[in-house]
Amino acid sequence: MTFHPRLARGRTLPLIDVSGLYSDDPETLRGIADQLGRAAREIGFFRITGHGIDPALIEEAYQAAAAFFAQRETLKMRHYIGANRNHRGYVPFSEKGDYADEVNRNYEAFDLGPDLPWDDPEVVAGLARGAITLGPNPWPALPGFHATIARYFASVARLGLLVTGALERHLRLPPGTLTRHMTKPVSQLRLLHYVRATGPGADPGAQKTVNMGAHTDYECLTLLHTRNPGLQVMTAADTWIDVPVDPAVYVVNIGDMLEAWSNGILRSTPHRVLNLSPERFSMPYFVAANHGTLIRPLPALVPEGEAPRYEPFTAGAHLERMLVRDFPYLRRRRNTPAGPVHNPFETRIEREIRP
Ligand SMILES: NC(=[NH2+])NCCC[C@H](N)C(=O)O
Ligand SMILES: O=C(O)CCC(=O)C(=O)O
Ligand SMILES: [Fe+2]
Repeated sequence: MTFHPRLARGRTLPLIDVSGLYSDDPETLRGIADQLGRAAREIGFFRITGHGIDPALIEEAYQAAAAFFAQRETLKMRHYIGANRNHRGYVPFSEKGDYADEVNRNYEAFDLGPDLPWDDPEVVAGLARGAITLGPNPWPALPGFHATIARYFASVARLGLLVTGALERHLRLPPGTLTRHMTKPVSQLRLLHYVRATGPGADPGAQKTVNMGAHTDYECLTLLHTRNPGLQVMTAADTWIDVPVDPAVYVVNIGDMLEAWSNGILRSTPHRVLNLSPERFSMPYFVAANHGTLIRPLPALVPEGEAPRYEPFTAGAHLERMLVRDFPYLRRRRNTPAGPVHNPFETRIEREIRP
């Protein structure tokens, strides 16, 4: 939300080797934590190597995603996200959110979360509060899909906790200050498949049109793997820079929950996806807090004598409010009138892109 003039000079994203996160040497951990923390404060977007996720598993996950998306629409629609009670499953091309800048939007997705049974106590408690993001995943019957994606989910979730732990360390918070609120989080894995639209009105030659519109991520942080170009990050000067593609790295960005929790020290940075390749696959994993976790600026991070810079909110309420913007089926289900849903973390987007 604040303007950091020093960011305007940055043209590339930091690349940080995090292999030491798997060590328990305090010196090593401190070094990495401070590199991650600096990047998270200054730009809110960075890239990591040495992340410990098996490249063969990443490859298998892409193959499982590609096999799912290659099916006929009627088969995919058996897992339609809008047919499930807990916002999991297939997101068809037609399920378009409210983004005026998506001039050439064309993507489908498969959304998953922690696979908890309906009778899990946290799920039961969440449902009593009206949660729509808790419960089991609808697993397609494709051979290997469940096993591979569940394994990928577990690896990336572990990395998410390690990176969050490092940011705690950087912020000089006692260990567990954030991660103890991530035991049954409303985290999500999205398998994304973008296709550059062709045909009348689709402007097939215009490679720089926007496919996924500018937004911030709603959670604490995002661990994104992609193999195709198109992702762009908004700099502090409100210009866009390209995120380079390297299958050996994860792209990490801070989201709304962590911006508020850190009282604005870490920054939830706007980004978008252009139509640069005919087809594009990516897999963001959104690291969230538990559904009922109250996010409010941690007192230790609010300067003496100053008021906290954010209003408190629960993780589940913020996420679900934004999902209502992104998913027409939820608007229909909840009888939410059409019209823009305001995200207080997107003021720069509202000023620059959707004024
Ligand atoms: N869980 C998230 N952080 N999602 C980001 C939203 C991205 C995208 N605009 C959408 O409509 O799906
Ligand atoms: O596909 C990408 O590279 C980014 C996706 C993204 O920003 C999102 O799903 O929130
Ligand atoms: Fe995003």
